[in-house]
Amino acid sequence: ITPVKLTGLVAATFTPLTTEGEINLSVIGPYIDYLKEKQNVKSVFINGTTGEGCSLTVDERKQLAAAWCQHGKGKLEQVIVHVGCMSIKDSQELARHAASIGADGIAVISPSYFKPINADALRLFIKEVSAFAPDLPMYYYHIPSMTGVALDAADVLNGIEQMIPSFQGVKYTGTDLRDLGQCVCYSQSHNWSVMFGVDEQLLGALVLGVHGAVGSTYNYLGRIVNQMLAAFDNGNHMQTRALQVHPSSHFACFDVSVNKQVMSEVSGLAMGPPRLPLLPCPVSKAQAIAQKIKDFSQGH
Ligand SMILES: CC(=O)N[C@@H]([C@@H](O)[C@H](O)[C@H](O)CO)[C@@H](O)CC(=O)C(=O)O
Repeated sequence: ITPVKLTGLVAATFTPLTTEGEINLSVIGPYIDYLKEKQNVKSVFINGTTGEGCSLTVDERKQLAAAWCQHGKGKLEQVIVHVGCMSIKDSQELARHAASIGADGIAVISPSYFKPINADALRLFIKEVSAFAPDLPMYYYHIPSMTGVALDAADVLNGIEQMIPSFQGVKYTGTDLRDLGQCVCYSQSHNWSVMFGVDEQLLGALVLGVHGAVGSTYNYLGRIVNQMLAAFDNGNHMQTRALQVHPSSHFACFDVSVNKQVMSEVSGLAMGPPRLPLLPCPVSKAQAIAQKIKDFSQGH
């Protein structure tokens, strides 16, 4: 089966928790409706950085993935499940589980405690995870700011198609535009997707030819950024710049705990607190940011 190419805006979703800190699956149905109806965002990337995936247990991650796939059926275009863990065994188990629940793809970060010493080691790791879900599109999730693994993503991609037939691209959360450009170039000949993950710099990545974006701010700025993508496609550079620079410089660039509270304030959905070691963000701080987002959104 030829996989459907991942393009456009993908929300890197938050993981709703109760005030007691347990996963709150009851929010996922309304969350999907909110993304579709209010933000025009039709695909999700779950259990990633924004979703605090590495702070969740394997069992919690499975429950979340199952809920997203079940509620997303017929509503979402793609549910991509992040399966990266410190232990390859856990990642393999999550990959196999993602395949069993009908996910549309999986992604992995590099392990970050024991780090791969070179691109060969990382390719091997990705291959051995992919082997547990051989029919699912696999994406390499490049995020050196979090993993500390600063290998060029283009080196990781080089030759990977010979090892992993299901490989479909990279989610690039980095600011090295030279490396990003190499990834786009290499991906073209394989029809892979390069999805950008630094929301406040998306315009630079669009110019280099990325196929879409995965990010946290599309949870609440998706409608605006969709306008930006349309303006870019129409060659309207003035509008594209205004839609990138204004919202990004005012609202973006904050960490997951602030982001999560902002999402609760803007959407009205109860995302709950982050999990330790992240600390909850003061509500007044999130409300002030949410107000700016609402004011800007009303004018567009
Ligand atoms: C480091 C980080 O969390 N980056 C975010 C961005 O969306 C980021 O929140 C945004 O650019 C604001 O700085 C995403 O790349 C992460 C992401 O897609 C994920 O949750 O997996």
